[in-house]
Amino acid sequence: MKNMTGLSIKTEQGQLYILDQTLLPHQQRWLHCQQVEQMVVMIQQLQVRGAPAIGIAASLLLAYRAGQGDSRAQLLCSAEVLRASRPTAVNLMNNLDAMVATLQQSDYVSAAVACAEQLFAEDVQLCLQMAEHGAALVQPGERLLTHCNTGGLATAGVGTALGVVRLAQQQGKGIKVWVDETRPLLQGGRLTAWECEQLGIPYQLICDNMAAMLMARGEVDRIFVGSDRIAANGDFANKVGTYNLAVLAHYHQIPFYVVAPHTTVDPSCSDGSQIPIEQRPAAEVRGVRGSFGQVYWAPEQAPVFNPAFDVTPAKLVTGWVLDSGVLDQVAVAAGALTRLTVS
Ligand SMILES: CSC[C@@H](O)[C@@H](O)C(=O)COP(=O)(O)O
Repeated sequence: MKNMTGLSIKTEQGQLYILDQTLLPHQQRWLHCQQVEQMVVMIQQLQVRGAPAIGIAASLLLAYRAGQGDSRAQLLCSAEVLRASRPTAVNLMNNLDAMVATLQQSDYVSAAVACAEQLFAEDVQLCLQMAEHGAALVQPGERLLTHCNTGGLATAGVGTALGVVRLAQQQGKGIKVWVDETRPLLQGGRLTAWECEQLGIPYQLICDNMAAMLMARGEVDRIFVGSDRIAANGDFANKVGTYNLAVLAHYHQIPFYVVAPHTTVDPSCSDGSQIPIEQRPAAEVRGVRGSFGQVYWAPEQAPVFNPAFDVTPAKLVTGWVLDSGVLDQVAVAAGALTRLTVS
């Protein structure tokens, strides 16, 4: 396996390393990953997270296992174990499908390695293309708003929605971005804020429940979010709280865009009701887990509802920013998402 370096995933001398995102922004620790069970835990605990990133990490691990001499049967079984690690992001399933296809070849070890390397390289390229299309929508001086973390940490490249923000900033448009902290696991407050600092992007952190007030005051010009799965009709799943933003944006007539590569589109889901939504542990809502251990602010046994994602209906979306370009409501209603050509 050749050396590849992303913000949160890297390979060096044939070994796979994952930046532990649960420790950010305070600690940068790379975890050496060699076993399938280890990768499953890393994905479930969100040490590696973000739709494209989990697909790429799982594929690289499978390629590594192939190189370690695992049999075809073992690799097929491992692919299924990895596939079951998180249910919502279809990138994971798509990447594993591509890896499983390589196992049909006679020289499946080199085919698996080449495929995983290609998935990494492809994601870098797709991120650049989305950034170009999305940044073209941004006008000078705009105040953008984003949710969760959709940057380099969540992909192999510059990111999806945050990649757009990053390019708009690099183009000298003088933007700023409101960063939703993103309860319950604070991907905005911990990860997007950290990436903005690293990149010199002007940002201000807000609690999720402050977005409405900012919109009412006319302080949000445009919203960019990512996605874990886009259905054929344009409904899409993203980090819980995205739907709130879409409803607010509609009421305040603020353009609302979803930014995702074609690898996030799932034509087999006819609409958002078909997208499986991950339910997560109650402890995440009862309190917070930090380097200091678990702190509860709710009663320790409080009954909890904790979906990781929600579904935003297509009718609330201004545009779908893909690697191939920006689709509008008319194109999506005419089935454009089911006919995507890979750019
Ligand atoms: C490029 S990131 C798109 C999505 O994966 C992102 O917005 C998101 O919701 C991530 O959720 P997470 O639970 O942190 O993996």
